[in-house]
Amino acid sequence: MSLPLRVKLVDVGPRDGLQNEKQMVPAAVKIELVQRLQNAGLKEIEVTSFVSPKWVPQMADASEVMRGIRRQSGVRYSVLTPNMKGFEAAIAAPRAEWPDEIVVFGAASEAFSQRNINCSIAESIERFRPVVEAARAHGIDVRGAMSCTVGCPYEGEIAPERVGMLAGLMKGIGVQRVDVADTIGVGTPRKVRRAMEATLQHYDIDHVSGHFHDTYGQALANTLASLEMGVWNFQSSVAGLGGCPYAKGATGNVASEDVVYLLDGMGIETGIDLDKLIDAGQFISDHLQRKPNSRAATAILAKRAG
Ligand SMILES: CC(C)(COP(=O)([O-])OP(=O)([O-])OC[C@H]1O[C@@H](n2cnc3c(N)ncnc32)[C@H](O)[C@@H]1OP(=O)([O-])[O-])[C@@H](O)C(=O)NCCC(=O)NCCSC(=O)C[C@@](C)(O)CC(=O)[O-]
Repeated sequence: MSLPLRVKLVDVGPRDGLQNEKQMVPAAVKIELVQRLQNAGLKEIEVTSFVSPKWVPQMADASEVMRGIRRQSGVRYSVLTPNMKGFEAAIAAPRAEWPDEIVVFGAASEAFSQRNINCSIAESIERFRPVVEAARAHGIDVRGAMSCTVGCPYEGEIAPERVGMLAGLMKGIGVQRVDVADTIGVGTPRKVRRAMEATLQHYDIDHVSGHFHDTYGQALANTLASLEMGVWNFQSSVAGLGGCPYAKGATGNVASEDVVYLLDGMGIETGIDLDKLIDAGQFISDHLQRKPNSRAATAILAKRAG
């Protein structure tokens, strides 16, 4: 398989990146981050999640953030909705404030499903079914995030067959595309390839994306392995923000800046301006009073400083 000529990157920083932050990030800062990401050329941004504020307090301002973002034409905005309550909250606003896409999120691990969304895998699919139907009926696209596709913090290694089973269940309820997520960043290229292959039994290559956390420093290798399979949709987080509240010790997603540096260097088109992306990462890192967790950003910022 030849490498894709272009890649679509979804920046999940405002959602996956910030959901685990201890300090509450004001809605205005989240809105400004979305603005800076779209100014940098991101065409898809995962903005927030409509989940229980008791479970994830950082996302309690989901409606305010969706109301506040200044939409640009050609940019798609997605939000997580684990159940009908979340979906109804996401569309309680005027149509102009609806998400373009909602994300239902399941897991290939039973234990993670219980800890993350308080139900079994089978129950999660039954909860998602009406959400998917309602979203499609409202003209909203549906993505399915599949967590723990190579490893689980509670169950250890996850067999590809379980990933295939989850992908089949997602397909069965009408989920249009899925993310193969290495939630705790334990994957290495062969394992990630097997999880991708299991998913590709149910979805075509255009509807599968890679979502890699960088806990063990393998995310770029896993990105390259997926590119070599023809995968051209990826998720990443500006400044390498993030971690999942129900996956202790897991670090953030691979930094968007590092992925863009990799793709630029390989001549693969993203439409993203790396300098502006680094500025967006610097903006949120300044707010959080830490340095961007991106090797490329660190190197380029050092060069800029002379
Ligand atoms: C799914 C639930 C809600 C089930 O939680 P539950 O307790 O089983 O839900 P419930 O239906 O029994 O309701 C309990 C309470 O929550 C409320 N509630 C119920 N639903 C909602 C909602 N949508 N929005 C707001 N409130 C809600 C509901 O109204 C009720 O309130 P109370 O009567 O006690 O005051 C809960 O487990 C939850 O919110 N979990 C969130 C987990 C989460 O956001 N995790 C992080 C995202 S996943 C992730 O990061 C992985 C990913 C996607 O990035 C990919 C990867 O890397 O793996």
